[in-house]
Formats: sequence, C-alpha cells, structure tokens
Amino acid sequence: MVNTMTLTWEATREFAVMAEYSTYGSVVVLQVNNPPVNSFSYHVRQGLVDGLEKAQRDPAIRSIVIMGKGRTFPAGADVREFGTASAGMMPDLLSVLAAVDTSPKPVVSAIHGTALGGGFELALASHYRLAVPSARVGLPEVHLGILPGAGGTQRLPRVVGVKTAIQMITTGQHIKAQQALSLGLVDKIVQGDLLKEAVSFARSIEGRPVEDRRISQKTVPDAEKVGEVVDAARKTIIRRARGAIAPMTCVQAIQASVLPFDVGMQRERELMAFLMTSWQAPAQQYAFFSEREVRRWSHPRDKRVNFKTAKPRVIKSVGVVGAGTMGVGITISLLQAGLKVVLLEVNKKQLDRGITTIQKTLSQKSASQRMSLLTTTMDYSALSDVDMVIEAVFESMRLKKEVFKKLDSITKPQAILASNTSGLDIDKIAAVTKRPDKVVGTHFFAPANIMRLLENILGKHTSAETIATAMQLGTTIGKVGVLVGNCPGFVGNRMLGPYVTEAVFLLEEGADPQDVDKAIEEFGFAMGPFRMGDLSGLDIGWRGRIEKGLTTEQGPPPATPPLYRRGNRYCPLADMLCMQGRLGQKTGAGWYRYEPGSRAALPDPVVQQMIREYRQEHGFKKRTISSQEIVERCLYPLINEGFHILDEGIAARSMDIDVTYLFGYGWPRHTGGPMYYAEKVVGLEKILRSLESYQAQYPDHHYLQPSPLLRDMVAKGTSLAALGTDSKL
Ligand SMILES: CCCCCCCC/C=C\C/C=C/C(=O)SCCNC(=O)CCNC(=O)[C@H](O)C(C)(C)COP(=O)(O)OP(=O)(O)OC[C@H]1O[C@@H](n2cnc3c(N)ncnc32)[C@H](O)[C@@H]1OP(=O)(O)O
Repeated sequence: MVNTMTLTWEATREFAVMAEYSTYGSVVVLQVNNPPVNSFSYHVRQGLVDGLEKAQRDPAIRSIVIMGKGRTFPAGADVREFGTASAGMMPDLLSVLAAVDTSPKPVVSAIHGTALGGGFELALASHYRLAVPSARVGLPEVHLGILPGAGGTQRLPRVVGVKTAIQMITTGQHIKAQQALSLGLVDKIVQGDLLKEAVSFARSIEGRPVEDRRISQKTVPDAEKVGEVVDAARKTIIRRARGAIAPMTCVQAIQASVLPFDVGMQRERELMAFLMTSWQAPAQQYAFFSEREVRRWSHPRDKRVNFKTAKPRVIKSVGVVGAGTMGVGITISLLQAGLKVVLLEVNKKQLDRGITTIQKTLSQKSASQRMSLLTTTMDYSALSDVDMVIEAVFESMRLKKEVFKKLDSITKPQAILASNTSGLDIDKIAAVTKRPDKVVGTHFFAPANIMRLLENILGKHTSAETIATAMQLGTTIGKVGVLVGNCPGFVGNRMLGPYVTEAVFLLEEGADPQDVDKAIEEFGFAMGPFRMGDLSGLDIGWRGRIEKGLTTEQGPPPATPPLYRRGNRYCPLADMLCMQGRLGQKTGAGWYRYEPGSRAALPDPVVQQMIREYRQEHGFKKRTISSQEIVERCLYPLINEGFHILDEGIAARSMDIDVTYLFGYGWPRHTGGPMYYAEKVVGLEKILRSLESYQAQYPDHHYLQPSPLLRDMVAKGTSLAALGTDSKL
C-alpha cells in the first residue's frame, strides 16, 4: 500500500500541460492531459517521449506509470489531426509505443474511462495493465475506416489469439474491465484511487525483468488455426460489411501476426497506408464527427433556435399515447433512461399486448425497477401531470388532431406535446391546440428502442425552448437527435419518396424486386427497398397514399388515368399488392413470400407473374437493367431531393441530412451519407449529368429533374461545406 502522505510531487508540467511528469519516490507518473478524451495529438506524443526519456535518464526512477487525467485514459489518435501536417510530425504514435515497449524500466498503464484505439495500443505496448472496474478497452478503428495501426493488429492476437482478435477488431467492440481481465488483456482490476494503486503496483514490480512482459516478444496462441479462422471470418465479413473495405483489411493485418513481430508490423503499416489513403476512411471519419456535430443545432428560421442559447425544460415524466409498435418502442426507450412513463391506450387488448412486449424487452436485471416507472391507463386524465406527451397513434391527421385537442385540454399548460408523425404537417396538428409554441415533431424510427435516430421537427410556432427540450430528450434516451424543418415527410421520408418511386418504376421496365434489392444491398444497405417495405409493412405507405388521395382501398380514384396522378407518373404495383392483402412479412407475403415463422424473403412467382401481366397491359417492354443503373436511378433522385431540402432550409446543413440517413435509414456508413457521397465520392457534376441524362430518357419522372441548388453549385463550383457550418470537418 502506498501512503499518500509519502507521495512527493516533483517539478510537474514540464512538458506543456499535455503529458504531466510527476514523481512518487522511485515511480514516475506520466499523465496525459488533453481534454476531452486525451487523444494523442502531436504535443501529447512529444510529451510522452520526453517524459519516458527523462525517466530513463534518472537513476532514481525504477518504474513508470502512464495514465490519463480527467475523464479517461487516452481514447486514441487525434482523428482531427488525420491528413494534417501534425499527424505526420515525429514522434509518431509508433515511436511512442516503441519507446514504451523497449523501456528497460517497467511501464504500467493504469486505465480508467475508455482506453480505445491508439490508447489501448499504448496499454498493450506497456509491460503491465491495471484497470478500474468501470474501464472499457477496445480497438474501434474499423468504424473510422482504418485499422489499429500502432501495433494493435499484432499485439492483440498475441494475447487473445487470432480468432478473438478478429472478432474484437472487426466489430470495434468495447470490452468491459472484467472481461478484459479474463481475456488476459489487463493484469489486475483495482478498486479505489487509481493513481495511488498504480504507484503502489509499480513499486511492487520494480527490479523485475521486463523481457517476458513484452507482448511483442510472444507468439500467437492459435497460430496453427489461422487459415481456417481467417476463411470463416472472410465469409462473415463479406455478408456483414457490404462494401466496406476496412474490416477485411483488418483481418489481413491480423493474419500477419503469426509472422515475426517486425514483419507483421511492416504488413500492418502497409495495410494502414492503404486504408488511410482510401476514400472510405475520410467518409467514416466525417460520419463520426457529424454524429457529434449535429448536437450543435440551429435553424435559419429563428436565431433563438440555437443550442447555445435555448434552454431545455426539465422532463421527468412523459406520457405516451398509443401502445402500437411505435408507442411501445418509445416507452421502452424512456423507461431504459429512467424516466417515468404514463402509457395510454384506449384499446384494452392492445394495451395488454404492449405491456407484455415492454416486460419482455426490458433486460431481466433491471426489469422490475424499470417497470416500476411505468403507469398504464386507458384514461386521458392520467396524463394531467406529465411534463411532456409523445403521441404515437395511427398516421391519420384526423385522429392526431383529435388526440392533440384532448391533450391540450387535459395536460398542464407548460407540458410539451410531441407527435411521432412520420411526415404529417406539424403546424396543422399544433393549430388545434392553444399552445402551438409547445408542439413539436419527434419522429422515432422502428424499432424505436433500438434505432438511434430522432428526427425533431420545428413547426412554424415551435419555441426554441420546446426544440431544446426535444433535442435534450434525445440525448437523455441515447438517440442521435437531428433538427429539421416542417414539410411533408420531413427530411428522411421525403427523400425516401423518390427512392422507392424510382425503384417501383424499375419493375415496370424489367427488373424484379430481388434485382433491385441485390444492387442496393451490394451498395451497402442492409436491405433493399422491397425487403425493407415488406419488413415495415406495405400498408403504411398505402394508407399514406390513400390519405393523400392518390389511391383508394378499391383502386385508383375514379376518372384517374392508371399511370398518372395529379399530372405525375405513378406506378400502382404496391397498391395492387395491398389490395390483395399482401402487406409484407406480417401477412406472410408482400413483394416476397415468407414461410411461416421465417423472415427470409423468397422471390414469389405470383408477384413476378403480376408484374409481367402489368407490363403487358401497359405496354412496357422488359429489358435487362444493370446494377449501376439501379443504384443511380434509386439513389440519385434521393440525393437530388436532399438538395431541394437544403435549398428550402428544411435541413440547416448537409450533415443533418447525412446523419438522418446514417442513423435512420441504414445508409452505408463507409460512404459518409447521401450528401457526402454525392459530393466527395461521386462528384456533384457527375450526379447532375446523370440526372439530366435519366431525365431525358424519362421526362415524366419528375424526381429526376435536377434541383436548382445542385445546378447552381455545379455551375459555381461551390461546396456543401460552404452552404452550412460543416466547414469545420
Ligand atoms: C500513412 C499510414 C502510416 C501508418 C502509421 C500509423 C501510425 C498509427 C496511427 C494511428 C493508430 C491509431 C488510430 C486511432 O487511435 S483512431 C481513434 C480510435 N479511437 C476511437 O475511435 C475513439 C473515438 N471516440 C469515442 O468513441 C468517444 O468519443 C469516447 C468513447 C472516447 C467518449 O465518448 P463520449 O463521452 O460520448 O464523448 P464524445 O464522443 O462526445 O466525444 C467528446 C469529444 O471528443 C471528440 N473526440 C472523441 N474521440 C476523439 C478522437 N479520437 N480524436 C479527436 N476527437 C475525438 C469528439 O469529437 C467530441 O468532440 P466535440 O463534439 O467537439 O465535443
């Protein structure tokens, strides 16, 4: 045990504030001090190298502790430095870690918070690792489109074997301290004061040889199985990674860990250089920072609508109206965050079903505690005292207006009233209340307890305080909140319109649903539009089209040309399926057929026949459509709609659109999001020319008409960053 009273502070802060050097008798403690996450920017690297050298020079020093100041052990390289001059400035991270590994005096990494990426690689290069019970470690570089390029792909498998290393590195998962201990990744879990414990531990190992503590000198325990492990991983990754190059490149680097350490390190370096210079790494890093940047929201409508000045109301209790799929998912999210919930459902059977689902979904451990926060009711008066209500009833304006009228009369005057509408006019809903300033859209995505996106919609009268509250609620329940303006479909579903419309037009011309889905899935989406439609339920879109008067339950509205609605081209194939009761997975048939109890989408000859007859009836000639055309025809109109949205100020920045798509619609992260992809991967000029060319072929597909903003940007050579505040990225 170290007696704190005997600890003496020597000259500190010698190496700027970024790696503080303190001595405790024979122990040097190097504390990285680079808030918020102690990333390894240039000055930290220099500070560590200087500190290590100083410790080696001082004969009174016999051991070295490295730790993080503030909230965490270093959480990795400074990603903002990537691609800048300071990233390449020596010492680089590899030299810091080499100085640690080869130190003749034992080096102990003492971990709290999150030791991630380069931070965990530093710990692995150390001779001993301690962790507090709440610490987590991991190598999440794959999410940034790179690999653990400071020896992580070589040292980790030497401890846990190739199989576990592949699993950890290709998923980027964070491991809790206890699991890290059982995997041999930390040597000891310490309770109490980490600094004191680390110094005490360092003293206890002074004088012991460090050679056999160097992970770099060990061999991989399952080396003989590397071939079969890599083959198995390849199969999983091809299925899971869909177009992302980093996961398989990580595997290639890990494969080299069975070679001598220096050879493996060289291979890791080459593969890192390959990834660092790929187009996917900057796209994923953009996605990482955008996820955080959307927290700094504002809206051009009103300068008070700004994260800096708007203060949220305190929300302790929330009413949820409707115990359907969405209401139940929202309730689970709120309960999991420790909020009190009053769930109202007027249909007793539905309410009972909802309660059962909530009970089943909440984790065993905390279920009873969480359930104690839940009140269920069929009576609106039970909502009289809640701070906020989220309405999640059926998507009908008439019904929503009825609900909001009731809520306005029953809830306390300061309560916020939110609608989970997926695209109806928030202003019309607000207009039936006497508090339009407290009405806001909070669009959750199914399953609402899992999907991270929360699209918050600012109505004409929504106050800054109300928006701040909705954004804050998102953070409280672990969602990524994006602020958008009010228009039909808001950002996400509005852009989805052209995508699904064009996908259905492709069926008219010769593609089958599975051809379209395959092309979109190869692009990187987890599901193509038809599989997604079957999963969500085809009746959702159908009801929406009925509500808009585009179709009826019996077919086209009277006196309507079959393939046109209100002057626009219209394909009724989806309506035809719904009229047959084919509503998707839930009815065992939609665009595909499903065996009882299975979710596997099977091509259905009945649908293929229906499409064939439809083509014949309307004079469409079947042709072969390439995957490239499918991707362009579906995604470019979606992107084009994004430009309209920016032009109208519905989204303040292109990154708000990208984050919406990354977190709500499964847009592949390695492409950065639709707007990033358009600008940085394809190029705006190419998008514009493709739209023009398709529009010339299909003049009545109005979504193919390029947005004036896109045209203007191409003509002037302006960038998306220049439109909003994402220039920082
Ligand atoms: C040419 C090739 C030659 C080869 C030579 C190779 C040499 C070796 C080089 C590199 C190898 C190592 C690479 C890496 O380490 S990459 C980074 C790996 N680490 C991560 O991915 C961690 C990312 N961060 C997180 O997961 C989280 O931030 C967190 C868990 C650490 C903390 O979460 P939370 O408390 O929720 O905070 P925030 O996420 O909100 O973050 C706060 C703040 O900090 C910024 N930030 C976080 N991590 C980094 C980072 N690694 N670099 C820069 N900035 C970071 C984040 O953006 C937030 O900023 P704010 O929005 O402005 O507040």
